[in-house]
This record gives sequence, C-alpha cells and structure tokens, in this order.
Amino acid sequence: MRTSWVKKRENDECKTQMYYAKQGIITEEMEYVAKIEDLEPELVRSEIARGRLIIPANVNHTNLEPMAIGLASKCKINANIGSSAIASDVQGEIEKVQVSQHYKADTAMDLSTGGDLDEIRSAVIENSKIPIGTVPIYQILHDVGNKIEDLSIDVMLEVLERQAKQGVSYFTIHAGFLLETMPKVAKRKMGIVSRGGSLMAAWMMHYHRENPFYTAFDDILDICAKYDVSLSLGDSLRPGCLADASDDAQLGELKVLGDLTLRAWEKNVQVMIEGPGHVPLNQIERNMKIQREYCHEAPFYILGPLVTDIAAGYDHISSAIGAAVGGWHGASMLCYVTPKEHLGLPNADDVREGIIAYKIAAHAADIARGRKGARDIDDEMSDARYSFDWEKQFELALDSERAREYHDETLPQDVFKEAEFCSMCGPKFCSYKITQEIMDNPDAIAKIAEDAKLAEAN
Ligand SMILES: C[C@H]1O[C@@H](n2cnc3c(N)ncnc32)[C@H](O)[C@@H]1O
Ligand SMILES: Cc1ncc(COP(=O)(O)O)c(N)n1
Ligand code: MET
Ligand code: SF4
Ligand SMILES: [Zn+2]
Repeated sequence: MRTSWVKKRENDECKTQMYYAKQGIITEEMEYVAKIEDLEPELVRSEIARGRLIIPANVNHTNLEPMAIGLASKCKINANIGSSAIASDVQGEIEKVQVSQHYKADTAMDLSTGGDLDEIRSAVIENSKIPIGTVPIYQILHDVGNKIEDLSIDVMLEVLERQAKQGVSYFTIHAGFLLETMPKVAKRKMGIVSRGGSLMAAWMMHYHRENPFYTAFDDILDICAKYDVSLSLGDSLRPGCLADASDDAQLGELKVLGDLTLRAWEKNVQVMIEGPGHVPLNQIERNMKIQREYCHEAPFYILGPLVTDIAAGYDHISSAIGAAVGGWHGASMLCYVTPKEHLGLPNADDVREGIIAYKIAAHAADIARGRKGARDIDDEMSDARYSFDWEKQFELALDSERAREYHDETLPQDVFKEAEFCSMCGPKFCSYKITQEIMDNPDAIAKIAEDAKLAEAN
C-alpha cells in the first residue's frame, strides 16, 4: 500500500511526516490515520506540524498500516517482544509479533539482545503491519563484543543507519541522561533500572565524558530525518520502585528531554517521550502534567506505571492500573508490562495477557477522556448481554477466544449459546431474566408511576 506513496517522495529533501505537515501537505498516511481515528485530515496535519501527534512510519517499512500517537488520537498500546541471551529463536519472535497483531497491539518493540539480532529484526518487520520500535544501544553493545568501553560514536551511527534501513519506525535513544546527574542517582534506593540508561552510565563513568547520544544528537537526527524514524526519547532515570518516583533525577532528565524535543522538531524529526516506571497512584496525574509542561506536549509513552512493587507474577495488573490513570490524564501510548516482569523473559502467552490488560487500560482512558464514540462498543456489549446474545458477546470481547472458552467450560453444548442464563446464577436466579419478566408488564409499571405521582401531589 505504501510503496507508491513513498516512491513519489523519493527526491524530496526531507521525508518525515512532520516535514510535510509543516509545508501544509496532507500525506496519504495522514489521510489514512484521519479516517481510522475519525478526525479531520487537516487536524491530523496541524497536530503533526505542532509536534503533538506522530505517525511512526519508516519509509522502508512499506507493508506498514499507518497509525498515530498523540493527544488528539485514541490511546495506544505497545507490546515489547524480543530475545535475550538466555532464550532466543527467530520463530519464537515471529510468533510473538503475530500474537501482538492478533490481539491488536498498536506497535511492538523488538528488544532482542540474544541470537542474530539483524535476522530477528528483519523477520519481525517483514511479519508486521504495525510499526516496530527498537533500542539501538542493545545492538550497539552486542556489536562491540559486549564491551561498553569499546563503544564509539562511529559504531553507534553505523548501527542506527543499519536499523533505519531495515525499516524500524522508532528508536529509543537515551540521550537525556547527562554526566552531571550521576550524584542524584547515587541517592536512590534502586539507582538506574533502565537497561539503556545503565549502559550509558557505564560508558560515561569509564570515560568521564558526556553521554555520546547527547553529543552526537545532531547526527542521530540526520539519520532519523532520512528514513523518517521517530525518536522515542528514553527515560534512563525512570523510577524502578515507588520510593524513587518523581525524584530530582527523574524530573531533571525529563527537562533535558524537553530541550532535545525542540532540537528534533527543528530538523523535522517526530518525537515522543518515554515515561515511568513505578509510581504511586496519587502521583500519576502530576507526572503527566509535568511532562506536558517540560516537553511541549510531545506525546508521552509510559511504561505502566506499576502502582505497587509487590505484585510479582501479576505486574500486568499492577501496571495496567497505573496505565489507565496515566492514559486518562494524557499519556498517548501505554507500554505493556507482562506477568513475567521482574521474573523472566515473556513468552507468547505472556504477550497475550499483557496486551489484553493494556487494551483494557487504554480503552478505559479513552472513555474517561470523553472521546467521541469511545463507549459505543460498551453499549453494544450491554445490549448483547441483556438480550443473551452470547455469540455477539464473544465477538465484542477484547479476547473473544477467552470469553468463549470460559463460557464453554461449564456449558459446552450448543443449546446453551441460546440460553437465557449462564452457570453463574443458573436459570432461576438470573437477574437479567427476572428483571425482564417484570419489565414485560408495562401496565404494572405505568400504574406504579401513577401512584408515585399521586403520592407526591398529596
Ligand atoms: C523497559 C521494559 O522492557 C522490557 N523488556 C526488555 N527486554 C525485553 C524483551 N526481550 N522482551 C519483552 N520485554 C522486554 C522490560 O520488561 C521492561 O519493562
Ligand atoms: C516505555 C518504555 N520505556 C523504556 C524503554 C526502553 O527500555 P530501557 O530503558 O530499559 O532500555 C522501552 N522500551 N519502553
Ligand atoms: N522492571 C524494570 C523497570 O521498572 C526494568 C527491568 S528490564 C530492564 O523498568
Ligand atoms: S529484569 Fe532481570 S535482568 Fe533485567 S534488570 Fe531486572 S533483574 Fe536484571
Ligand atoms: Zn520494574
């Protein structure tokens, strides 16, 4: 679909959506997004020009279906996939990206650190219609033989270019963590929990020099502009526990990310900002507000946040609670957390659990924000429930397979797909059924209303 769109822009000096938006041009990607979001194309264009909305769409990912992340569009979710040194195989990652699309993740990040990284990434992109993001420092480290001291700016830029050429649509770049911040980190309970952030710290401490991503930021922008890779400015200092939430280290970095945002926009590179982490429920709204203020309303892409540290095995739940509140208060994309968080590498089943938890959070946020039509599907579900239309209920459910499977567990026979009850209450105690029988007598209801009116008048 995008092949012809991209082809005709071949000779343009800059190919980013932001560049076209600023020229007043509505691209095919903007039209497409406007249609699925039910927005005016001109609004999509102006939001992109302003930096409040992004369409992460690498020019080389031609089988991509464009989607938008920002305040004007629906709340989105990301699924993290990828191998590690302990578990890596291409087929497994293809399965995870397929599961991600089946359960309707809006983007996926390939966070592989084990196996043949280029092979896994190209297989993931080839099998994906959703934008793929990466954290290039993982491959940079891999390519210098896992010796962070050997990292040079040349290797860095070479890996970025390679991934951009492959069709990666957004890069997490940990450029906002500056050498001067190190003393603030020392005061924390949990230091640096970001993988990319800890690697930057190791490099900066070894050389006593400024963060190389910060130093080479302009060169990074040139690569992003060439392929229209969006930047996801990484939060190296996100809190890894409730005790470290909203501290000076976290908020100081966020301010730097705001400055970097303006530099990226100057070169027409689209930007979103990565956010926490682990945050008590009562601090989430304030965190969303501070981000908007420091980062000029660039879309906020948050990881959960987890609202308690003790839910190991259930961190998709502890984090989806925070994600819903974050989305309600203005986060544009929610990065899922799976039940395996803090325990191990997620498999395809964990990907499913994480995605559904986050579909719930994002949808709850859309409803709370009062988005046009957001509740329509809930109303349809309610109608299906009250009319005992089981097939419709399965169809509307976020996880149709799960809904059917659970209904089948106690009432597997076909006849029960027409039944006016389920196994929760049984035929005699079904409240919907009992109510409907009562409401079936409109004369009796009218009589009660009349009596009440009379009583009031007296
Ligand atoms: C920043 C987030 O990225 C997740 N993360 C890091 N690597 C992977 C991977 N290979 N697969 C899935 N999630 C991953 C961590 O669980 C953390 O929550
Ligand atoms: C929302 C979000 N935040 C951060 C990261 C990067 O991971 P890390 O910083 O651990 O390298 C990510 N993939 N998604
Ligand atoms: N759970 C950690 C966090 O809160 C990440 C572990 S994998 C880098 O971000
Ligand atoms: S998830 Fe495991 S490997 Fe990753 S930072 Fe936590 S303890 Fe370390
Ligand atoms: Zn954590």
